[in-house]
Amino acid sequence: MSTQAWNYPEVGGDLVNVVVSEEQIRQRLSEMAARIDEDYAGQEVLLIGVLKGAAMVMSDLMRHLRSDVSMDWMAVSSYGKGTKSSGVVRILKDLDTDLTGRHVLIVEDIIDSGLTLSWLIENLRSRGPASLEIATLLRKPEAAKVEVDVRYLGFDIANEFVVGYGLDYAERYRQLPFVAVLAPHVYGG
Ligand SMILES: O=P(O)(O)OC[C@H]1O[C@H](OP(=O)(O)OP(=O)(O)O)[C@H](O)[C@@H]1O
Ligand code: HPA
Repeated sequence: MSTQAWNYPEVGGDLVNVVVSEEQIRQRLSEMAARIDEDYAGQEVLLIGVLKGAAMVMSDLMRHLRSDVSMDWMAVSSYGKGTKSSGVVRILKDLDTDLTGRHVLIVEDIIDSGLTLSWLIENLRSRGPASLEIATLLRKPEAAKVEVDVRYLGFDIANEFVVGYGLDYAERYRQLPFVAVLAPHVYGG
């Protein structure tokens, strides 16, 4: 286990290995932000964060942006307490913003099966945005059940259940500043 986990004695033993370090995240988000700034130059962009997992990505990505941005949040859930998507996406909190004519960028922590985002894209597209793109820190290509077109990607990772940097298992581990594989014994895998 990476030395970073030693700082988390309460949960470090539940982790197998770090897949993306704090430094790698910082570096990649700043590169993604530079591309977003370039692409949206002169336009106002509405960032839509998908709660709760995207909370850290959103706040750290935003810090790097120089564009004219505003922010809104949607809460959806398809995982509940497990490690597999139920495939049924529920809106727990809807947007406060009218999307008509807006340039919208969805900000996600992870695309796993792709079910959440493919559902969300369809839902948001029906609200009439001028454009709709996706930024995600992580993607698991081997887990895809539906293909999702990602404009800004942080890292492709292996098909293992990960936690940290916003990602949880049963609401735990979100606070870790890195992304790590969760030991299967934690979830009985
Ligand atoms: O590609 P998928 O297989 O659909 O998985 C991705 C989704 O799963 C997680 O959310 P979750 O439903 O666990 O809610 P949370 O963000 O509140 O943890 C994550 O934040 C994504 O929104
Ligand atoms: O690997 C994962 N970890 C935590 N939450 C998730 N939601 C989809 N995939 C994951």
